[in-house]
Amino acid sequence: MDAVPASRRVFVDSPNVRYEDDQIIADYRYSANEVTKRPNGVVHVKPVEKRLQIRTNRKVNRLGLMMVGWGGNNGSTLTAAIEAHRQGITWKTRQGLRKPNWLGSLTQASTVQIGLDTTDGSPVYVPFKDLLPTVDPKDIIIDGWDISSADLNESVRRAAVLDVGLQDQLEPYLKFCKPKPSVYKEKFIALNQMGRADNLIEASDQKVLDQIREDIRQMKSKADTVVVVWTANTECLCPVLEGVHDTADNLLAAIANGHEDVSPSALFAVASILEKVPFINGSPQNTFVPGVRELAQREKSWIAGDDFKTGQTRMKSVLVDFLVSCGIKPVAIASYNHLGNNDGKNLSSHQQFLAKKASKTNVIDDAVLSNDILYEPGEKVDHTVIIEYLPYLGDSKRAMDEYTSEIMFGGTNTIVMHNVCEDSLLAAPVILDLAILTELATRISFRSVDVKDSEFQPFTTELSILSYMFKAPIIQEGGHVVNALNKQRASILNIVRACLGLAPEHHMDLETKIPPFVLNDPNAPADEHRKLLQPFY
Ligand SMILES: NC(=O)c1ccc[n+]([C@@H]2O[C@H](COP(=O)([O-])OP(=O)(O)OC[C@H]3O[C@@H](n4cnc5c(N)ncnc54)[C@H](O)[C@@H]3O)[C@@H](O)[C@H]2O)c1
Ligand SMILES: O=P([O-])([O-])O[C@@H]1[C@@H](O)[C@H](O)[C@@H](O)[C@H](O)[C@@H]1O
Repeated sequence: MDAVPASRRVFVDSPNVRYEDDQIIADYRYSANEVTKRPNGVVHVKPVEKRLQIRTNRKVNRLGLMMVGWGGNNGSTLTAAIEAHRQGITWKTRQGLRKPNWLGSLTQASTVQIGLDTTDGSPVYVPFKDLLPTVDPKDIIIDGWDISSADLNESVRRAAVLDVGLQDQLEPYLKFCKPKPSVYKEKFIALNQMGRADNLIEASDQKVLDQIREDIRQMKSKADTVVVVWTANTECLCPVLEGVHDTADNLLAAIANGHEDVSPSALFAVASILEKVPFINGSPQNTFVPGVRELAQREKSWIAGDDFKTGQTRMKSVLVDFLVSCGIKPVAIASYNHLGNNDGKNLSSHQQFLAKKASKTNVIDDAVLSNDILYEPGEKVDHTVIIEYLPYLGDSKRAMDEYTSEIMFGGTNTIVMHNVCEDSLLAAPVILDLAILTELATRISFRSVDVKDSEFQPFTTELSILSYMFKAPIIQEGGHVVNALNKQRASILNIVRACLGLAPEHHMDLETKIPPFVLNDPNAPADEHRKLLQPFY
């Protein structure tokens, strides 16, 4: 098995798929329903089918991941995890010998049901990463910026997330990783962060922008694809000012004139866009002001965000969707969490907390909107979100949630949850997935077969295929936000399946529900589709 590279372990034997040396071309029928709500109350549904060709470049690019806030808990934990895998480090704990793993990563630790086994009808699951060629985490080149000058060895020790036995073995590799200087503007992150700001580019915004672009260009000289991820502190929400943030040109002029209301995260976004490298916002602030979005569209550069979805909110985006899909009506949700890491310290400042509160609150909106039997137009769930900072707990995040729902005949159903986990050990695999899936997305393009001379087109500017990883996904204009985790997962998986000419996962399993002769032609030659595909391997 090991002799076969991961990207060649799944082979689709179909006239609709062509494996060429450098690309996979799939002929795909995209089925959708066009719906019109008629004034008489009738919902008119018209199934339509669009014929597409989907092209995936097979050559995986050498990926350079640049993190803003590299020396923070998330950035240092991810860097340490990649290095631990690269060096094959094992370490002892009270529980025994440990080795690195990627638990929590969709791309590295989850599987996909690909179909039913022809011999016994059992479901066959394959690792997600075996479907299409994707970057091996060990091959990622990492770099980044931080306002703190601590090297990554110091950062990992400061974060106190990983076992000391692992920290000690990583020291020879991490002590040479030094974050590049960054920009610090007092009005955007909490004042309590000032103490670590000793690694700064002390220059005008324009010069800062130029320096960030130069840093990205340096990474471009080593990597084919560069992805920039903001995993720095949560900024307060930025006022969207007319003449400053509203258009791409105004924003560029505001940077040139050193306008104080251009946030550090917007500077990083603009630099990435101008360098045409994807920029991902892992925090909740409104980095993507209209001017940034217009610039990204104009430059045909990708952006994605906002705010990694890792713990309490991820659970909420499953639970509320589940309740509402069952026809149960959530009416009051109280979410409280306390933690003691530097992120918690920053969020103990009210303005920064408000940004986080917004992204943690809106996550139930799509579920509520999906069911007008339960909710009147405009009706809201009573929903409160509180975060407290308890330094002693460090990176351990404690979340307590109470979901109260109405059930039949005036009954109520109250679910209480207590969730304890290391904040950064949840976030690191999510950042890894974002980097890997972004690189994959840059290699996928679509063309219409129905439209004459149509050319292959990449994903649009807002990479909403990545919504699974965000609390508050940004989407292209005219689209609709999906927060429900399982729908977001299905979206990624079904697009990947489409790249291989496979239908979406429908879970109908008719093979087990109707008489076998309805599906199987008794006269078909046996085992035709089970031939070994030697030339492929
Ligand atoms: N851990 C999670 O589960 C999770 C989930 C969702 C979102 N987030 C967000 O991810 C971000 C990082 O979380 P963390 O736990 O690593 O926080 P952290 O405080 O440990 O790390 C943030 C780092 O950013 C640096 N920084 C601040 N401003 C900067 C700037 N302008 N340029 C460069 N560096 C800067 C800080 O010095 C620090 O090292 C936070 O905004 C947090 O809200 C985390
Ligand atoms: O993903 P999640 O657990 O809902 O949200 C988390 C918050 O609860 C936590 O307080 C914060 O520090 C993290 O950055 C993250 O945003």
